[in-house]
Amino acid sequence: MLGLLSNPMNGMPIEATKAIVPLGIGLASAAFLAMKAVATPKFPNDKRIPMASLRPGDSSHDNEYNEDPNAFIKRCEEECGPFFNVFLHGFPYTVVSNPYISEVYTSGDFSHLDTFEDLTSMMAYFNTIRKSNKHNGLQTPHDIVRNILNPNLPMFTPEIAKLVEENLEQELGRCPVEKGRILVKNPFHLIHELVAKAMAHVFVGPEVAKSRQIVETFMSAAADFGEVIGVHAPTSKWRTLALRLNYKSFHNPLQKHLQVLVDVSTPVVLERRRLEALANETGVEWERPRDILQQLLDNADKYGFVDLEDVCAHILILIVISVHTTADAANSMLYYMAAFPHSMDKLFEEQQQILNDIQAEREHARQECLKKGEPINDHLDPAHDKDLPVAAVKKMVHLDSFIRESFRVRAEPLSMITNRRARRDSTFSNGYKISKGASFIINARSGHMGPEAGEDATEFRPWRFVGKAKTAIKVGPDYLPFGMGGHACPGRFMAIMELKVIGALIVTKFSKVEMQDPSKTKMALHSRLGEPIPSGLKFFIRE
Ligand code: HEM
Repeated sequence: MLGLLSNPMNGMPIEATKAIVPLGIGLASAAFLAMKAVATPKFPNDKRIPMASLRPGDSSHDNEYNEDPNAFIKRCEEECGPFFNVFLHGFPYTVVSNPYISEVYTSGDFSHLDTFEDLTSMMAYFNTIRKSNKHNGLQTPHDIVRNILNPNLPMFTPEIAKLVEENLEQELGRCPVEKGRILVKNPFHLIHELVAKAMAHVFVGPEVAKSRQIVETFMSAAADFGEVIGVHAPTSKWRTLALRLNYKSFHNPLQKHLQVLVDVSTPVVLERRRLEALANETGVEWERPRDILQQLLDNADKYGFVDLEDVCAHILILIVISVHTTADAANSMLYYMAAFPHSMDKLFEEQQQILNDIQAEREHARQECLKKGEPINDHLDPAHDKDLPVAAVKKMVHLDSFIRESFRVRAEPLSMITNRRARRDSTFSNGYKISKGASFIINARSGHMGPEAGEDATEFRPWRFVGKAKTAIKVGPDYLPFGMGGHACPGRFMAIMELKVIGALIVTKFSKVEMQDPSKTKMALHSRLGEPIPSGLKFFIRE
């Protein structure tokens, strides 16, 4: 830890690292190495697993899937049952449906991220910036979120709520208003900005987060990443090779973002160190910042970080994973509010009830203080009676159900992130034999639309989960937006909290959200991660 702070730049400067990238290594040998690393997925040997039929004229299932994913899967399920082979995204996969989904997620026989890595080179790309923990995949980011971020969420929640509210007002203030309606032409951009600023505050602290360059890095790192690894484009082994060569030798936007993080945080870290030393000298307790940057520096030995640059690289990986996904989900929530406008009244009513109850409890506590002749603490200041404390966010069960239901309905039926590869020969509980190296993709539709969802599984029913032990963070085969099992997204607690804060603010300020172009409703409700929705939103100011 001391070593880290005494020389925060003791890693090689990034520009210098780039300069010595051995272009002379020769593209041929680089191509050879890269090709060795890219394995081709294959079907299991068990011939009982049927191949989904191809439409006349199609050579893969891509076109039919892309035209209507749910209709395609439904047809395959009816034709083949819960297991079937498909050619998708340029590769052969076995689709696994319920009731066998849990076996893939919880068995040690299926590797996490391997196939995804072959298609995208994501980890290899991350490893171009981090110096430690290169061989444990996403385990260190997972541990950071679980051990450092999640326990501090109750503390971050009111800060996030305040930031989101301030920025929402600021951003909406720039949009045209007509007859009590605010037109937001690009809602994703607005939400992205709010989420990026809130996440920056949590990850790197207010001093670093106030830099515009930092906010831009928080906003663009994931998009640059997606462009380089090409998550949505139809892929092939050769395309993956070309991508690897490109970012290893020529164009690596993560390096640029890392440089920004290091440049802006270095003086802040040095100043914190000075204040800490001063406090120690004078015997005063230093108020240790609680952001993730500080906590990672304090725990550098535990996580094996090499220097500040390495700490920033791990933060950058978290930024790539968390900001765009959360902003995308929050944006989608707004379109669901627009498509199901009657939900807004119920959400508002619930919120008012909760805030009134909290206000009454606080008033009671104030009266008790007065009776006992005790001073009223700052935290009971009536000015904060309608703040959004963690307790209020937790009580919003209708909002929680609304969010879970929108994730359930929107989920991409066969998402690339659900890929798993068999590490060894194994057998499913139905007796199907799986050969080592076979690749699987999860049929989320079969879980999300199965009997567990209850009646009208294909419909959006916003209060479906009210009164049930199925909150928006509770993963399972019937709810897979965050995966499940040991690698389920550890950031879902923060993501859902942010969605609730944003949803609650929207409901407080607006009585209705409307799509500028209602003909895009179906597309908006089923948009995939990062897919632009070609319609603005109109927000009706609550009177
Ligand atoms: C709505 C927003 C989000 C969605 C939809 C989402 C979704 C996912 C999914 C599907 C996975 C893969 C799970 C698997 O392979 O089984 C994942 C992994 C992960 N997510 Fe999230 N995520 C979101 C937000 C966040 C946030 C805010 C953070 C951090 C603050 C985060 C941190 C991570 C980490 C570290 C992993 C890797 C887990 C591992 O491999 O062990 N995510 N996320």
